[in-house]
Order: sequence, then structure tokens, then C-alpha cells
Amino acid sequence: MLGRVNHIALAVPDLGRAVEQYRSMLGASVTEPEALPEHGVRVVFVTLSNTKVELLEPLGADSPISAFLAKNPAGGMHHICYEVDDILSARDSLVAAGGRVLGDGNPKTGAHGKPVLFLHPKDFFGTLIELEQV
Ligand SMILES: CC[C@@H](C(=O)O)C(=O)SCCNC(=O)CCNC(=O)[C@H](O)C(C)(C)COP(=O)(O)OP(=O)(O)OC[C@H]1O[C@@H](n2cnc3c(N)ncnc32)[C@H](O)[C@@H]1OP(=O)(O)O
Ligand SMILES: [Co+2]
Repeated sequence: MLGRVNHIALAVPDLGRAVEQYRSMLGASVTEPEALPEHGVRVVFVTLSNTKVELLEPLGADSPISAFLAKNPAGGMHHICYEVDDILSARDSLVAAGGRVLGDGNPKTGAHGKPVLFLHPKDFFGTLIELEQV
């Protein structure tokens, strides 16, 4: 079912400071910030030769990353995103195996304009998983 690692996401308390730090201290190539109200985040991507690092800052009162940042005020690793060929078939086989798909179970359009779903971290050893159809 799983393909490549599409991205690893870090929740950060201050996106501007995180971008500056990645650029100045690590010499990283970082995309311009984008607000994604449907996901409750502002996001940039650090582009690497083999994958991407997604930096996330809360957007709006109901951001899904606010509780995580309250528990981890300095920021931290928030999720890992795996690519799948067919997200609906991946969802259906996960649910049949007893996995929990978050939200209403229907894919949303993610940061790359592709369908995404999230899987409960308690089903995967404390790691939130995002699936992205490529
Ligand atoms: C940019 C768009 C898109 C993309 O295309 O890449 C994105 O990546 S958007 C990223 C943000 N969106 C999401 O995270 C959506 C899915 N997330 C959720 O539905 C919720 O955040 C959650 C995972 C269900 C947690 O909900 P919350 O209300 O925060 O519940 P709790 O705080 O009670 O947490 C329950 C339990 O789970 C632990 N937890 C929470 N978040 C994580 C995490 N990221 N990694 C590991 N564990 C996590 C939390 O600590 C609680 O555990 P206990 O304290 O032991 O009960
Ligand atoms: Co993501």
C-alpha cells in the first residue's frame, strides 16, 4: 500500500522564525508561506533531494495543531506523510483492519492539491500518519 515518504511535518510556534532559521542556519530552500484555512494551518515546505519537510503553524481558533503545540510549546515532529496510489482503497482496507481514519473519513485536498487523509496516532505507535494520493 505505502509508497515513498512524501513529507515529514514539524509543528512550530512561529513560522517566520522557523523559515529564517532553516534558511540562515541550514542553508535550506524553503517555499513561500501558504495559508490553508480548510486545514487550519499556514505551511511552507523545505525542499530536499529525496523528500520534503513541512513546517506548520496554527491558523485560526480551531487549528488541529494547537493542542499539540500547547503540549510541545517549542514545536516538534507532528506527522509523517506516505504516498499511496489509491487513497480510497487504502482507507477501506485500513478501516476493515480496524484502523481509525480521522475527520469524516473523506479525503480533503492537501497542500499539493492532492487528496489526503489522516490516521489516528494511537493506532501507529504514537505517530500521526497522513496518506497522500499521488
Ligand atoms: C498542510 C495541509 C496538510 C498537508 O497536505 O500536508 C497537512 O499536513 S494539515 C496538518 C494538520 N492537520 C491534522 O493534523 C489533521 C489530523 N489531526 C487530527 O485530527 C487531530 O490533530 C488529532 C491527531 C486527532 C489530535 O486531536 P486533538 O484534539 O489534538 O486531540 P488530543 O490532544 O486529545 O490528542 C489525543 C491523543 O493523541 C495524541 N496526539 C495528538 N496529536 C498527535 C501527533 N501529532 N502525534 C502523536 N500523538 C498525537 C495526544 O497527545 C493525545 O494522547 P494522550 O495525551 O496520550 O491521550
Ligand atoms: Co502534511
